[in-house]
Order: sequence, then C-alpha cells, then structure tokens
Amino acid sequence: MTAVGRGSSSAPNPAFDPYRAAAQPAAPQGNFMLITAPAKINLYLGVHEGTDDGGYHRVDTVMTTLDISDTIAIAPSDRLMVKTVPEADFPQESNTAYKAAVAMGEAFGREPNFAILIDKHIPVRAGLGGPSTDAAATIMGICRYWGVDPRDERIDAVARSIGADVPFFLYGPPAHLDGRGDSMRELFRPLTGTPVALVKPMTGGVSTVEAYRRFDESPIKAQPLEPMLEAMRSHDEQVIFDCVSNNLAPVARALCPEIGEIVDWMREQPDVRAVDVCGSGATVFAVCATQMAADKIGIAAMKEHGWWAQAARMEKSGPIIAVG
Ligand SMILES: C[C@](O)(CO)[C@H](O)COP(=O)(O)OP(=O)(O)OC[C@H]1O[C@@H](n2ccc(N)nc2=O)[C@H](O)[C@@H]1O
Ligand SMILES: Nc1ncnc2c1ncn2[C@@H]1O[C@H](COP(=O)(O)OP(=O)(O)OP(=O)(O)O)[C@@H](O)[C@H]1O
Repeated sequence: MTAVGRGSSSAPNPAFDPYRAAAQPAAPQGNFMLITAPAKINLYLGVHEGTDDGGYHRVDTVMTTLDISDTIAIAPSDRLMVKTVPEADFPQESNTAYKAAVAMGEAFGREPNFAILIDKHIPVRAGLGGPSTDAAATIMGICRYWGVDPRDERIDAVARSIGADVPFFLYGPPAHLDGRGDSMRELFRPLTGTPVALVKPMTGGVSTVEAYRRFDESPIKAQPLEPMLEAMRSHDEQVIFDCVSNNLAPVARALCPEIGEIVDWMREQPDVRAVDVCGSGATVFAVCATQMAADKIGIAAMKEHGWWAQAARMEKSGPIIAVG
C-alpha cells in the first residue's frame, strides 16, 4: 500500500468565499428551509494507484454541477429525523444527511435536532453525487440555522468526514480537487447552460466502493491533467471537451457491461462533443452542441433501449437555500 496525503485544504481559501451559498450566517425567519442540492459530473477523473491509511485513493478531478437536483426541506424538531421520497430501503442513520447532521452536532457541540425531508430526483449508484450533495446541503442548512459562518474551517472537515465528494458541493462552480477528491485546488469560470444528456441502465448501478476495489485489481493510468486545467483556465470549450476523461470508466464498464453499450451508442449520436462515464458510473454523460440534441438523445435512449435518461444543463451553483 502506498501512503498518500490528503491535501492541505482544511483551511478555507478566501478566494472561494463569494461562491459559498449560505455565506450570510443569519437564522431564517420562516418555518423551514428548502435547499436545492445539485448533481455533478466529472469532466476529468484521474485515479492514482495506491491507497492511504483509510483505504482511499489519491485522485485529481474536475467537476461541475448540473441543473438536476434533490430538494431538501429542513426544519427544527424535537429530535433528528431524516425521511426520503421515495422512501429509502436503508435506515435513516445510514443516510448521508443524517450523518452530516450528527457530524455538525459533534463539531459545534450542539444537538442537531432537525426534521429533514429529501425529495430524491438524482438516481443512486449513478456517479452523480446524490448522497454527497444531500450531505452538503444539510451542512449548509444547519450553518444557516445555527448562525455558523460556512467559511469556518470545521465545515470543510465535517464535509470531508461524510464523503470525498461532499466538499465540492459546498462550492458548486467547476473546480479542480485533489487529495481524496476532497481538497479544493482551483475554481473555474462556470460552463453554465452547456447541454448534457445523461443515460444509464434502468435498473442496477455501480457501487463506488466496488469500483475502486476493481480499479486496484487492474489499475489504468490517468490521462494528463494539465491540458484540462489549462483549458478550464482559458475557458476554451473545445479543448475542455476534448480533454474529458475518466480512468474509472473501464472498471465501470467491466462491472456493468450495459454501461459500455451506452457509451458506444452515445458516441454515435449527432451533435455530441464528448462522452464519458460519470465518476464510478453507472450514468454516462454526453456534452451536446445544442439542448435539442440532448433532448433527442434522452428520448431515443428511453424509447429505443429502455434506458433511464434525462437532458440537463451545466450549472454554476452549489446548494441554493430558500426560506419558507
Ligand atoms: C467516484 C467519485 O464520485 C468521483 O468524484 C468519488 O471519488 C467518490 O466519492 P464519494 O462517493 O464521496 O466516496 P466516499 O463515500 O467518500 O467513499 C466510498 C469508498 O470509495 C473509495 N474511494 C473513494 C474516494 C477516493 N478518493 N478513493 C477511494 O478509494 C473508498 O473505498 C471509500 O470507502
Ligand atoms: N442521501 C442519500 N441518497 C441516496 N443514497 C444514499 C443517501 N445516503 C446514503 N445513501 C446510500 O448510498 C448508496 C449509494 O452510494 P454510492 O456512493 O455507491 O452512490 P452514487 O449515487 O453513485 O454516489 P456518488 O456519485 O457520490 O458515488 C445508496 O445505495 C444508499 O444506500
């Protein structure tokens, strides 16, 4: 086992402050908060060989949020409770939102007594970051209730303790993260509005744990990172989309051969600028030249193959809070 570091971003970087969704630490006036928790795609994912003491791989990733999202309603309560719609097939204590609330309580020495209702729209085991964005949204909501400044360095630590993807969702714009994929390195100008088609098998999915385990059995070298970072800095869309890559994709295809079929089919579709697997799968994304192209791919994927599909757009935001 190779020991790898976890990056050094536990201290907040003031350059990122304007992007924090809950940056005004004021208690809400209404009865509850509604929080929009967006999905993500990895425009670049490079997993490196070897794991740290916690069994995590060092990764470089460039992620952006999408306009498909879970919605989280959160209100003070006599105890902590988390429910989802549709109802989850696992206990509430395993929900990342529940874990995030408990971790917030421990970090700030308070009782995290909130009722949290999650309206699930982001499919699970899909590589779209559903559990992680729910956790980030919960953290931001509790910050607002408790008057905690989201730039407090304990917030990044709480986020990281729930999952590697959670810190990204505290910010939202396209970003490069390293370490476990939980250390913010650089934010980029958003690609807001860029059309994306999402397609995945109707049932099943890929477990993140299983994908990383399989990666260790036959590791594949990551594509060079620097060209992607340069393209993001110069906001050169053509080069950005030429640099789209994911070295977990072959593992996802091996674990779920239908993913390979979807990738091959998406690459044949008209007006497609890039196609790859989202994170550890099972969703495949196609960056499209027009929204019409993304819609057409979604419809054809459903009608001709019976796959789950949705057209979306890239977004610029992390959690968005509304007070009700
Ligand atoms: C595949 C990605 O979604 C790409 O953004 C992430 O790397 C996964 O992030 P995540 O779902 O938040 O992952 P976590 O819930 O923290 O980790 C689940 C499991 O995935 C593996 N894991 C995750 C992240 C990482 N850098 N190395 C790993 O090996 C570990 O076995 C870990 O126990
Ligand atoms: N808030 C949540 N929403 C959905 N699933 C959750 C949540 N909290 C915990 N889970 C559990 O997480 C599992 C999915 O985890 P996994 O990391 O494999 O999925 P994912 O949707 O691909 O996420 P990611 O893109 O972050 O890897 C679910 O099967 C469920 O047991």
